[in-house]
Amino acid sequence: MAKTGVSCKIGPSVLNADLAELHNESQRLLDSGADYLHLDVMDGHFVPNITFGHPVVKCLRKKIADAFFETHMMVSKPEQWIEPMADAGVDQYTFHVEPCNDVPFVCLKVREAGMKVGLALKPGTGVEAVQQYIDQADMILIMTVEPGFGGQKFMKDMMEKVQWLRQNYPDLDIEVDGGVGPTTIQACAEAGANMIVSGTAVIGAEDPGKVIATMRDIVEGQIQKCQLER
Ligand SMILES: O=C(CO)[C@H](O)[C@H](O)COP(=O)(O)O
Repeated sequence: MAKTGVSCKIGPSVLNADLAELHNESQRLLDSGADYLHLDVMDGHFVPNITFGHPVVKCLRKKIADAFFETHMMVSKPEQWIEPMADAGVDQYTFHVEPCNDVPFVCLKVREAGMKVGLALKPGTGVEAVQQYIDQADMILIMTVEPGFGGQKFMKDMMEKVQWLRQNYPDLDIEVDGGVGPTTIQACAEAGANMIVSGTAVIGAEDPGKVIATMRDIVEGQIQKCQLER
């Protein structure tokens, strides 16, 4: 990993949780040491799956007042859901650049609505697609599976993108999402990811706290190593 000033944050994805128990499952993850919740919003168009939208997020916010909510917007029209998500109490609006006709405009609107901006890339999209917008974003999400479903195999070749971003943007928040867990976290940490989304590996664990702590140790260790070299 190149020198960096960022910190490690672990954000479990509730995608494969029992969604009928969304509040309890989310609270369990936060009590297990999660730094934020990664909420996967799918519209059945941009990806071949449907999860939940702003009404559900709003209900969850009423139950959980103080946690940081990131919505990962796997939707065809990211501009359509900015206001409803802000109203639902979302802290960070992460949207895909692929279906977006005017990325700077959407970034501006997200910020005006009071949320942080995340820009997401599918596995087939190169970093050049976001390079010109990085100064308008708080975070870049590198997908390490094809978006749409949890429980898929981690794509290690995506680490080239993470590495390139970290080398060129030492203080940028870089998130990885898809197939991330104790067996793949080392590769993410070495490449320079500091925001870690993990679904199945955390949700399915007997002790989610232990999985979160293991991943945190590895990422923090790598960040410290790089800061010492700085
Ligand atoms: O965005 C996603 C899928 O589109 C999920 O956040 C991601 O796949 C997390 O689940 P897992 O860790 O099980 O892969």
